Amino acid sequence: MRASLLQIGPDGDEPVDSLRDRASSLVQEQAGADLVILPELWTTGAFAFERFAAEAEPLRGPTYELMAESARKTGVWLHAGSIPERAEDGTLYNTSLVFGPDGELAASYRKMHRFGFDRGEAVLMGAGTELVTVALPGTTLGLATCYDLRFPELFRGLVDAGAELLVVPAGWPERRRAHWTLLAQARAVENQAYVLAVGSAGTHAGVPQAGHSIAVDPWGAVLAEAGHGQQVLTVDLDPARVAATREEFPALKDRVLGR
Ligand SMILES: O=C(O)CCC(=O)C(=O)O
Repeated sequence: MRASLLQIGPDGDEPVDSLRDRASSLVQEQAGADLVILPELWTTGAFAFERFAAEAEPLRGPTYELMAESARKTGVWLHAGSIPERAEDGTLYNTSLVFGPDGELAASYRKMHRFGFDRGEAVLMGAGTELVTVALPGTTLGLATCYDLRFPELFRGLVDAGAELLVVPAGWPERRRAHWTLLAQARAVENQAYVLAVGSAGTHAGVPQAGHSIAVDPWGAVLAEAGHGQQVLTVDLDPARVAATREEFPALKDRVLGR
């Protein structure tokens, strides 16, 4: 299974339409991949708080339409990262969209853990409440977003729901890059699952982004890691390695709590 991690980000005050076109072109360059993944809030930047309300869209808005078409034209599973979603009651959510190769929406996930403590996303957006997994041929994705990476119980819940490939679009800051890499590996090791964590490029609202998208195998080995700028990271995964790792080293069966 081939995955392409598209590490992009807004370039200065780049208009959203230009970003959408850039993302769509990059997706369409990935023909031949099975799964393509974009970062968190790539239409605004994860720290451009004032843009969340201005650029918020309904679930089936312009980003949805273009990404659905991009998935269909390219014939890939597309995790289109997340958008600032405006729900019917006006609440904003940080919502990930996953499309099948037919361009149909396979799943959406509203980020559960909002970042910022008493500011930013934590006060501007609502919290998701649903664990979301997506069945692909040969594997099951578990969806999480950025700050969620710090909450191992979410990932264990996804694994209990059948996830074997944990996908984490993010807008993680450079300042805490060491945590990003460490936590991506930790989530892979403890859950004996693949982790594909896709960071953003550039500087958003004055916050330099870590980039450093990373692919980790179920044993915790780093398969590939990006640098800082816009980059496509392509990795080949063997979904059968998840079951093999869990069988060879059956630590998940030794759980005492939470079963
Ligand atoms: O947890 C962190 O250090 C970064 C989280 C973050 O930037 C986010 O969730 O948007």
